[in-house]
Amino acid sequence: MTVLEEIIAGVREDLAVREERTPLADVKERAARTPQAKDAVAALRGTGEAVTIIAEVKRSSPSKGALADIADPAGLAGEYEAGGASAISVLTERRRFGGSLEDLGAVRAAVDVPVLRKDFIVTPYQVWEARAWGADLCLLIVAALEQTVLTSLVERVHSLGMTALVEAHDREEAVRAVDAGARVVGVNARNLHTLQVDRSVFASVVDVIPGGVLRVAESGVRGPHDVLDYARSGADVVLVGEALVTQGDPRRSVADMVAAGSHPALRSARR
Ligand SMILES: O=C(O)c1ccccc1NCC(=O)[C@H](O)[C@H](O)COP(=O)(O)O
Repeated sequence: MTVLEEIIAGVREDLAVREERTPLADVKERAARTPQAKDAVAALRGTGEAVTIIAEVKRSSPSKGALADIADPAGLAGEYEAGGASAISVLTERRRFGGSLEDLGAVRAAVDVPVLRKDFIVTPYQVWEARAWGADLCLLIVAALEQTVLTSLVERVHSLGMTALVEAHDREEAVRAVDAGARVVGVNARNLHTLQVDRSVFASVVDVIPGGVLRVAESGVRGPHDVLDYARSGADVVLVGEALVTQGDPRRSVADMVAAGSHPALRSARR
């Protein structure tokens, strides 16, 4: 079994318990009472001149184990927002990342910027859950989904007013993401087989993502210099997790990355 298959097996077990406890009709009823999703594409595009930042609430990971004891995910998200993050990513997977839908709901209630449900979504039930807990964006991982399922999940996400962030790990997957109707495509530098991070993957994939589709560079950012490198390679958005939860001052860390993404040298290149 690959790491991804192992994670998804656990996700499916937890999902079966939730589906038993809360029928889809109840989740839909909660979703109907949830305020409309925010326009994540507009938020992530920003002025179009600067690279924007998605800051992630990440307690632990398969590659590193425990990262940070995050007792107050809403407070952390507030710090990210104050630092200038354009969206907040909340890992909701429980077994390997220590997250939950409660974290998602708490973050949604605490910030004004769009919120991403970052999980291993394989069924429409999870998309409805995301909406019911206030998500504006949903992550869909190409490697986890057959093309017909991916396309129907993208449609479901969009039909509920949310935005799909469709994640690829190579050129072929990026083409599949675009074919599935993604308006936002992420390229994740973390290899799902080895868990090694190779930031150069983004540059080798980005040209297959057409203009008009937002390009998100995910994983491996250690500081502002990596944001600048991703920006120079063509990223519109950079998603950062570990570096923000392990450094002492999350607001300052985000602000430094936002400043790097707004570097004057990038501005003319992005016009
Ligand atoms: O982070 C992991 O170890 C991981 C392992 C297997 C699947 C997904 C994984 N991470 C999810 C993410 O995509 C990252 O949390 C996100 O891109 C931020 O990455 P980083 O800034 O390197 O923490």
